[in-house]
Amino acid sequence: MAASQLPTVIEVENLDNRFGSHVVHKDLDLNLFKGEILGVVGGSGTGKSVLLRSIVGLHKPSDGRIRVFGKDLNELSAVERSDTEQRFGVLFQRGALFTSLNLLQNIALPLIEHCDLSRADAEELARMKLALTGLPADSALKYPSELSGGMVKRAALARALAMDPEIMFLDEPTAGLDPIGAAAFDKLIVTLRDALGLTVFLVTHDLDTLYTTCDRVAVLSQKKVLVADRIEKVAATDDAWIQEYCQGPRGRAASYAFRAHETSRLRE
Ligand SMILES: Nc1ncnc2c1ncn2[C@@H]1O[C@H](COP(=O)(O)OP(=O)(O)OP(=O)(O)O)[C@@H](O)[C@H]1O
Repeated sequence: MAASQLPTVIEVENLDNRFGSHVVHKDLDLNLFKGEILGVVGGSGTGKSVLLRSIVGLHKPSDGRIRVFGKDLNELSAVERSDTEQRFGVLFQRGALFTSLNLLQNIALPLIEHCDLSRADAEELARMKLALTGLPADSALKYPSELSGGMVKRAALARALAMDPEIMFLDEPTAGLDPIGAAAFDKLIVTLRDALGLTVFLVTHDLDTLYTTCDRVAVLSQKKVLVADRIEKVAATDDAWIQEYCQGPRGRAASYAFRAHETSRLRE
């Protein structure tokens, strides 16, 4: 089914974001559809993180409207806002696990804080989340400093999943991972989306991720979303940044690898 035929879970309309005289977004529109993985790309400083932060309520936009699950964020009471935010899982660029807590304690923390669970119940659930993200059971008692970069990302993802979110926001989740680790993480995101019915808003620079993982790709350029469509359509868009990004050596390699993979999959 085309993404646009699915229910809309987030609608961003005429969004403006300014910092002093620096205009980051002007009349930005974007929809996120239930169950899709939307990749958000754009040059450095085009406002991908500011957009993510505006939607999850960490940044108050200068103007415009953001509707989440059909409700305007500006019109929510504090309680409604908190309820809405609990339907979000967020994985920030730097993972942000507490270094003084082991993985189990890190993942159990939001459950103890927000769900009033006993420590034993929260840790039981935390073990399940760890397993969901492909981490071995014996990693539960390890501290973040004892883990590889890929494992830290998975643990941070497990924590973001702790409260069974409906929408997962990921800010450059594969940054800093080697290509094999990045590909495995991409696969995990698709598996979790399929298994849990998640909707995913994924900020990335990784062209392989766009081809292998995203149902649609939104390009931020000229202070707005220039295009939001399937990657093949985006790559054909007549825009200097998009052409340089998608048709440069890395973009061509990602497109070629994807097409080769699809061809062999269809032959099987
Ligand atoms: N709190 C803030 N105060 C002032 N300027 C800010 C603030 N947050 C973001 N900006 C500016 O807004 C612009 C967009 O920032 P943002 O981090 O969203 O970019 P980005 O597209 O995510 O970039 P990158 O790909 O490099 O991570 C940047 O110029 C940044 O300096």
